Amino acid sequence: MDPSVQKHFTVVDYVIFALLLVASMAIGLYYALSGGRQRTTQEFLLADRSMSCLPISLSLIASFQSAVAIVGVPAEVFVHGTQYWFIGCAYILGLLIPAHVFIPVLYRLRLSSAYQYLELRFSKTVRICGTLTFIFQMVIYMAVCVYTPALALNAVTGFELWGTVLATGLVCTLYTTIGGLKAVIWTDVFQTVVMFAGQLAVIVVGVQQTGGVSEVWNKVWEGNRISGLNLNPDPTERHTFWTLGVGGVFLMLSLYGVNQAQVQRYLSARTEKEAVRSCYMVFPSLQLALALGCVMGLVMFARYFSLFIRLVHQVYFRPRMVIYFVMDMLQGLPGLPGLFIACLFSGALSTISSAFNSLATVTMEDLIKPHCPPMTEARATMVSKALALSYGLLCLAMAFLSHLMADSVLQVALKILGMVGGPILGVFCLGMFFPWSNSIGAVAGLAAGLVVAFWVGIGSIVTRTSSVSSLSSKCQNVLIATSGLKRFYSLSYMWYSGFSCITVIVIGLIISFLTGPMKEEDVAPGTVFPLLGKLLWFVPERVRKRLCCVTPLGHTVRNTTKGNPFYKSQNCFYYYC
Ligand SMILES: CC(C)(CO)[C@@H](O)C(=O)NCCC(=O)O
Ligand code: NA
Repeated sequence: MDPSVQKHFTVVDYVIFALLLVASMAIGLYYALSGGRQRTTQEFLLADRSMSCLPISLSLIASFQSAVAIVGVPAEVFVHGTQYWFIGCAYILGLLIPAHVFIPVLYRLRLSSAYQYLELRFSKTVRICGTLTFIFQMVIYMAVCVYTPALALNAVTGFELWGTVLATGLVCTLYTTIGGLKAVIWTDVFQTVVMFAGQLAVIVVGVQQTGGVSEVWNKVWEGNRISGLNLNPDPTERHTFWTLGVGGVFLMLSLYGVNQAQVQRYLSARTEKEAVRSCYMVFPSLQLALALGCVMGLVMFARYFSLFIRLVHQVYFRPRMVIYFVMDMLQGLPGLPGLFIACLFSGALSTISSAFNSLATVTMEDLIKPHCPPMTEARATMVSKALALSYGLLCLAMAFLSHLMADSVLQVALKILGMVGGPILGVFCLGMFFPWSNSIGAVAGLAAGLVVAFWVGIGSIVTRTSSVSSLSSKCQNVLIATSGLKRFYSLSYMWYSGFSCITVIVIGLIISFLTGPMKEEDVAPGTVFPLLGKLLWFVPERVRKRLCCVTPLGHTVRNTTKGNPFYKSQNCFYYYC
């Protein structure tokens, strides 16, 4: 195999790829013309709160499973072995906690946006800070997601790079804009199936070409790809059980607990029970997705190990490796290259459509509605559609910046999600679990969390580049002086969310106690989860009450509106009703 030779698509491949786009458009069109025809924000942004658990659960996986993971996980396993697989351990707590802590609190408040919670619990300022942080996170993440499959396709088949970016972005923008959240969820279901099918096809073909399962096993065993449990406690070691299984829980919580894209799906559920059930159903599907990725990496290793040795030093080759190998395996099997490309694009489409819709929601609910004069429902829906469209176009613009990326795409995506998602998770935890925390503490904590996350994140990029480029003696003195900092910068990126989340909580609590902690009776009812109360179940109730941590969920203690206009009209969802 010579990677400089471009692979060719047959007609069948083009047809399969086109079918993906056409089917997605058709689903969008169906929801534009059926049901309430997307004429209310309730339908456009929350699917009329009528969804059942199966589509929600498939849609939940699709949101953060993009071409980045489809290409990145096999590459990771190929190069470093199966250690990454242990992130599957993080899925247990990473889904149980959202199901039994975050969903009950957020669902019972009948929110439209997760950030409404922050206003109910703290203040308008905290809500706006949370919203802006989320927008920042998703815009960058989206850009990586739309760029990755386009780059891969361009490298291997010679498809025009920016043409592909534009086509994906436009198709997705269109069906998201006309079909609303119902279209987003149902296209996610369809695209998740395509994603699984594409990966499965590659695995089956790869195993066959290598000469059967036992042959694959022998090769990966000899090649030392099967990793045992690495229990090294060093937080700077990239992948260990602790970074993946414990650091990963924070990553999962920031994605499945408080990220608007996911919270919006929980809120669109018919009942709270359906929302919890959908979260449970994510577990097996997410394990399947992870297993498919890891096994694909192993099969590729068995089949291409000798080639890899020769090519791995060519820097340009690494990010495109998976696509080259897959396309090489699937050559001469008409339709399969098309299916795999459809699989990559399914990953991208289902992620950016969730992003567009959730971004439109938060911009509408958190930035526009509270600060503009009341709008008619028709106008609000128009504005939401315009927002979905604008975010689509912004994503295209941002994709051009992804051009500058040097790291492995999986690492880049997980870094972004951790650096920005961790601090947001921190603010929600501060509000839900610590009744004493106040609004000033929340803002200061969020700011501190973001600063620390970006400090270590950017530091890691800078030190790596400088240590590669030069090591003159003058430079070495400086390096020794800063070796403490260097250690800090080499923190495993799997800890970014946990580290920044805990920073938010610690700083938030310190500032809250310095500026006057909240009293329990001043906290809006239903916004605190009695975590300490539940953890300290063995302590007598009187003492637990003293610790002010036993406010029953959803129980109206007292109508403490404290001039919070939202809270008064909470039952009718909107300010102006
Ligand atoms: C979010 C996790 C870690 C869950 O396994 C995984 O889906 C992942 O690595 N995602 C990377 C980001 C992406 O695929 O766009
Ligand atoms: Na996706």
